[in-house]
This record gives sequence, C-alpha cells and structure tokens, in this order.
Amino acid sequence: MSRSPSLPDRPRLDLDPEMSDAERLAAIKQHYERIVQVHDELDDRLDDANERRQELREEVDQLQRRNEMLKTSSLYIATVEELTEDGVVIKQHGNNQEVLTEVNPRLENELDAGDRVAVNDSFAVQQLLDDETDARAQAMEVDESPEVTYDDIGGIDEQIREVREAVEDPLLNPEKFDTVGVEPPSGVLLHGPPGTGKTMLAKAVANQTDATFIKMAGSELVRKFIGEGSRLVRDLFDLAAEREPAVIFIDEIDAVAAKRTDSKTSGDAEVQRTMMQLLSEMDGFDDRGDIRIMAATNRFDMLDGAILRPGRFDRLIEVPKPNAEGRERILRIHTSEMNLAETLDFADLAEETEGMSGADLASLTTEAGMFAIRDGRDEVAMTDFTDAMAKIEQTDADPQTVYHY
Ligand SMILES: Nc1ncnc2c1ncn2[C@@H]1O[C@H](COP(=O)(O)OP(=O)(O)OP(=O)(O)O)[C@@H](O)[C@H]1O
Repeated sequence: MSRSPSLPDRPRLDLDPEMSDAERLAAIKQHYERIVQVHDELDDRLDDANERRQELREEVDQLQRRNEMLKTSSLYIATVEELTEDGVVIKQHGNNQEVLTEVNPRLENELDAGDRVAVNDSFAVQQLLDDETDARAQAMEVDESPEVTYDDIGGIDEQIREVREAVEDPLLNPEKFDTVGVEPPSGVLLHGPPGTGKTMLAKAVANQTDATFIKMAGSELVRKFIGEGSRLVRDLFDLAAEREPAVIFIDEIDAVAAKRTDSKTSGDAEVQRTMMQLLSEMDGFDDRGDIRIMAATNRFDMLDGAILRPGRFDRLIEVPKPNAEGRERILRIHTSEMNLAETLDFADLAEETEGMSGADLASLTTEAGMFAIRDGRDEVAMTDFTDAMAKIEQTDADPQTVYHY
C-alpha cells in the first residue's frame, strides 16, 4: 500500500528588521500567496481522503456481507440409516448414495436411525437437523387472513396506489387486463430503508384481496443446506398454488439475488442455485393462477439485474422514509388507541421526528406511553414524547448499523 505523501510545510514569514517597508510588503504578499497555495493543496488532499474513505467504507460493507455468506459454508443433507460399531451409515439426499461415516464427537450419543443430518464434504456428520416440516415452517410464515389494512399505513399513499394497481387489480379484476390486452406486472419489488412499511403493504394487499399471505425471508433461504434453498423456493410456490389466491412475499430478496461475485465458493454456488430456482418459478408463472409475487429489499444497489427483467420483478416501487406530513399521519395511526393529553401537538411532533421511519415512530409512541405509565399518569403528554425521543437517540448513538439510504 502506498503511503500518502507528507503534508506541505507550514509557510513561515521571515521579516528582517533591516528590510525597507517595500521589501516587507513584498515578503508579506509572498507569504500570503504561499498560505493560499498550501490551503488549496490541503483542500484537495482532504477531498481525496474523503473520497477514498467513502470507497473504503463501501468495500468494508461488501466484505462484511460476503463474510456473512461464507461463514455459513454449505453442508449436504442425509438421513441416518443405521448406527453400527464401525460408524454410522447415512444415505445422502439427492443421489441416494449410502456411506459409512464418522460422527462429530459432540453428536455421538444423540443420533438415531431416521434422523435428518447435515454432512460435510467428507461425509462426516456435523449437525442434527429438525425434520423437514420444521425447517419449512421456520422459513415460511403463512397468514390466512392478515389484519393489516391500507388505513394502518401512513405517509405512502402513492405507493399504496401503485401496489393496488399492480397486485390487487390483477387479483380482483383480471378482466380489466384482459379487455385492454395487457399483462399485469409479474412481480412487484418494494425497495427502501428498513421499517418503512413494505411488509405492511404486502399484508394489506393480501387482506384486501382475501388472499393467503405467505412470507419467506431471503436470509432463511441461504442459511440452509445444499439443495435446500431451491427446494424451499419450490415449496413456497407449491404452497401458494395450494392456497390460492395467495400473495407471496420474499423479504430481504438481496440475500438470494445479489450481484454475482467472482468467487466460486460452494456457498455462493448454492445461493446462485436458489436464485435460479426462483427465476425459473417466476418464468413459469403464467399458468399459476391467482398468485401474486412481491419482494422487498433494503439493498436495491446489490441486486442482480437478472431478477429485474421483464416477466420477473418488473414493477419497482420505492418506499421512502416518511416526510413531515407522513410522520404526522403515522403518529396519529399509532396513537389512535392512546389516551393523549389535549396539548399534544402532532404537527410539532412530526417536525421533531425528522429522519425517523414508520417503525421508529411506532416504537417512539410505545416508549412515550411507557414514560407516562412510569410517571403514574393516565394521559400521554408532549414531554413523554420528548423523553422517549431522547432515549431513542441515545440508543441510536450505537453506530453498528449502516444503512444505504
Ligand atoms: N408507513 C407506516 N405506517 C404505519 N406504521 C408503519 C409504517 N412503516 C412502518 N410502520 C411500523 O413499523 C413496523 C414495521 O414495518 P414493516 O415491517 O412493514 O417495515 P419494512 O419496510 O418491511 O421493514 P424491513 O425492511 O425492516 O423488513 C410495522 O409493524 C408498523 O408498526
């Protein structure tokens, strides 16, 4: 790594008592010019350093994500067939190959025939797994009738309108599209900072259309084992087909659909396989009937272009943090059941909470309520909100989280 060149010397002004006034003036003038020059030089260097800092920050962030992915190095799945004196006989899923192998000493007394296990490249048993149905249940959240309505969502009216048009209309009024002769968007991708109401939007549209809401977290898809991510994607679409009308919601889609990296590690290959399965499910989507697909990400910049092609996530909706008017609306929604002091000024509160997301505002109201309770009052006042804000700001001083919006 090259060291940065040393800083320019601080200019010095040497005035000789013998000098004439004219000579002094000339020396001061020259000194002044030198100072301006050094200043400009330092300014440029500062700009360069800031730019470099930004680049490094982005690099660190990329590396952190890759590191996360690599830490979960992939294992294969097998079923224990028999426990023998010489070791354990397992049968690998996928190719049905039977292998006599060893067991991690930690698990020696834990295994029984029929258990589902994870094995490494040399077939040694590394983990005892939940049975398959549990793994699926963990990765998917199914809600027959979510309770969120559009009225519960504040500050993103335009986004609600777009979602209704792209997801609700094709489910409730498919003939509109037939008559005009256009295909409704295949998938809708909501992108924006965390806690802005993306999941709420997906739930509200499922509610409005009496559809089953099926959520899968992208991070769950990549934490699994070889072949399991793509299997879960298949299960997800099969389940939706069984339950139609259904809204599939894939949260944190960037976990499975990040831009390709150069590395060829097995973890990466597994993520790629999962993404390919997702793409192929979406491509074969035409005959799937009353199923709409939505996804969300906080990392739009990370997404692989393949996922955004026509016929896939071809309707992008940005869900930003709320403006003052939106914050006021969200605060009103979240305090609607609260006993509020008459002096509470929502417009003021909305101004004070600049930069907060819907989720931040929701916790702010709860926190304010807690302050009132602690104080033995049955009304929540402006001071409770001010105290709650101070508390939240203090918690936020922890610089762990880096957001990209
Ligand atoms: N626009 C909003 N209006 C009202 N409440 C909101 C809004 N946005 C967020 N909330 C509150 O924050 C909670 C979390 O919101 P939600 O899960 O929809 O955010 P998200 O955008 O999906 O976040 P993430 O990206 O972290 O998954 C909601 O349950 C709700 O209480």
